[in-house]
Amino acid sequence: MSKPKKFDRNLIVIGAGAAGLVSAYIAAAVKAKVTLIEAGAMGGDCLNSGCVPSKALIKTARVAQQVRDAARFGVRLAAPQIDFPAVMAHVRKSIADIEPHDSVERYTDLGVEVLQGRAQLVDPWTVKIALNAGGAQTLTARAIIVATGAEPLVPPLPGLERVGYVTSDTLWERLANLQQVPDKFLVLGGGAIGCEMAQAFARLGSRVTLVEMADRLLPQEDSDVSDAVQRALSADGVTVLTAHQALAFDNNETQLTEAGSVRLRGPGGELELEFDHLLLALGRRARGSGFGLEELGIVEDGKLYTDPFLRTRYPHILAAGDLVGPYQFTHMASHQAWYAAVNGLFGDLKKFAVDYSLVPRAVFVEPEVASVGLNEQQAKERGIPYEVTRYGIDDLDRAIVDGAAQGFVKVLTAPGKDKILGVTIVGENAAELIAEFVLAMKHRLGLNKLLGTIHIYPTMAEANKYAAGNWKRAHAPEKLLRWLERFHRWRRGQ
Ligand SMILES: Cc1cc2nc3c(=O)[nH]c(=O)nc-3n(C[C@H](O)[C@H](O)[C@H](O)COP(=O)(O)OP(=O)(O)OC[C@H]3O[C@@H](n4cnc5c(N)ncnc54)[C@H](O)[C@@H]3O)c2cc1C
Ligand SMILES: NC(=O)c1ccc[n+]([C@@H]2O[C@H](COP(=O)([O-])OP(=O)(O)OC[C@H]3O[C@@H](n4cnc5c(N)ncnc54)[C@H](O)[C@@H]3O)[C@@H](O)[C@H]2O)c1
Repeated sequence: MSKPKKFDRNLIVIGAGAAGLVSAYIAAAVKAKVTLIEAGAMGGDCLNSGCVPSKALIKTARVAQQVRDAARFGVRLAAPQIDFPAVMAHVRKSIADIEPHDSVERYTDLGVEVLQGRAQLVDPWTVKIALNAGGAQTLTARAIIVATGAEPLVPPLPGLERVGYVTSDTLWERLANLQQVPDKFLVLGGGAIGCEMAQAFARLGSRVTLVEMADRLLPQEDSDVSDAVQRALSADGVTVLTAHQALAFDNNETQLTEAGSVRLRGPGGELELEFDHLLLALGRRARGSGFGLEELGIVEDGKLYTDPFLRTRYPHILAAGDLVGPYQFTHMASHQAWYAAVNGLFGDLKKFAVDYSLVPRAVFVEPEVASVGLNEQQAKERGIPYEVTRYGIDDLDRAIVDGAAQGFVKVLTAPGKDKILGVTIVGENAAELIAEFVLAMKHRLGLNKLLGTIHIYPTMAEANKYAAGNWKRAHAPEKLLRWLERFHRWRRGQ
């Protein structure tokens, strides 16, 4: 089909998760005529089955842990009792309270037309929407942003279809029907979801086993981070099996059951584990099939190609968020959305390549893990020379009084310079603490500048300054100090 002479819309956005919502918001803000199409719940993965429910559950688990720990602070409490339906009510209420931020009403007020239905690209400029309420609508647009997210990876493991596993997409539905916290809970995958959920369920009272194929948890992080997280999870009662591979599942039943067993192979040989519930947390892959992308050659062999401007093989069809990757975070989806919206609406005049140079990330286990820029393993892989400065949070006054004296701040700098290449923080509120380094790196402020700012005493944020202080001490101007020593001796008349 040839390009139409006139279009119904400046922009059509498919998918109302973080990437789609922000794209539509930006388009409306610059007065474009924009339609946002969502087949499921507004807010997508983050609000409905990702960040929000998981962080709500993690909060409850932390409260339970604080009750267990209370005696340490001189407060005697009975062991926490988990009212699981009430826990899930807290999860649902968190979603409900945040829902208005992403609602049809809010976006309509912002000037976005929202259509609830399933979008299908019928040609490069035309989208057909099978409306949830019935009927269909067809619209043409000058630009289209595809922001359809990702879905959990389910590997073809023998017997998996016989056990009623859940993924992060279906976990919440399963939990909503439980009266008690799951007993034997098996989590496959020791990445972000696996670690966060394993610790949360252990703290809620489940007997959790976490199985990771790699030889350590969170294999994207440095090994000292993996070690700290494994220690924390083990201390909370999680059985961590790294370097273990799932071979096959079984349930000894003729029909599908939630409970079952898995045969694993690890360094010590094969072992069998039973579970009541199985969570697969093995990564998420782009949701790019079934709505016209393959037919248009935008997705080939399951892969979606985008250029640095987020344009597909059709420059007016762009993609953003988890569908594109490589970083599957809500803040990355919003970051890419700006580029997709601006390049989609104005790309023929001026276009911008996505800046991936500074992507902060966090894993919300306790102690939290947060990082930005390079870590040691990335610096080594890329052959980038670096120096490491560490500050141990066990030494920090605020952490000591709060009973949170664990973790570290690790800063990578260019050799001999205070230029920050990357930072990893393990510790309470690490995801908040990292923000200072994100700002510093973005605006090219080195450790000397960071050291020159006043940090409130006693705060966790002082850890950042002490890390800078450690760097300064290690790079003290020895010659000048020797000269000063002689100067002071001379001033004493000796
Ligand atoms: C358990 C869990 C915890 C997480 N925790 C965090 C966290 O703490 N911090 C963080 O930054 N990230 C977290 N994430 C990741 C985060 O949720 C995602 O990166 C983010 O939601 C991606 O947004 P998106 O807009 O790309 O996709 P999505 O939110 O998946 O949105 C895509 C939308 O497109 C819709 N759609 C798909 N196909 C069509 C179609 N043909 N027509 C119409 N609509 C369609 C879908 O229904 C969906 O609503 C977590 C993820 C999970 C699973
Ligand atoms: N705090 C956050 O920002 C946050 C929280 C949760 C999820 N997320 C996002 O969601 C995405 C998906 O999370 P995830 O934890 O599913 O994926 P992930 O890629 O982070 O981790 C998957 C883990 O599973 C392991 N694995 C793969 N196949 C395996 C197998 N057969 N047996 C055992 N282990 C196996 C991998 O080695 C990896 O460590 C992540 O990319 C992340 O960006 C972010």
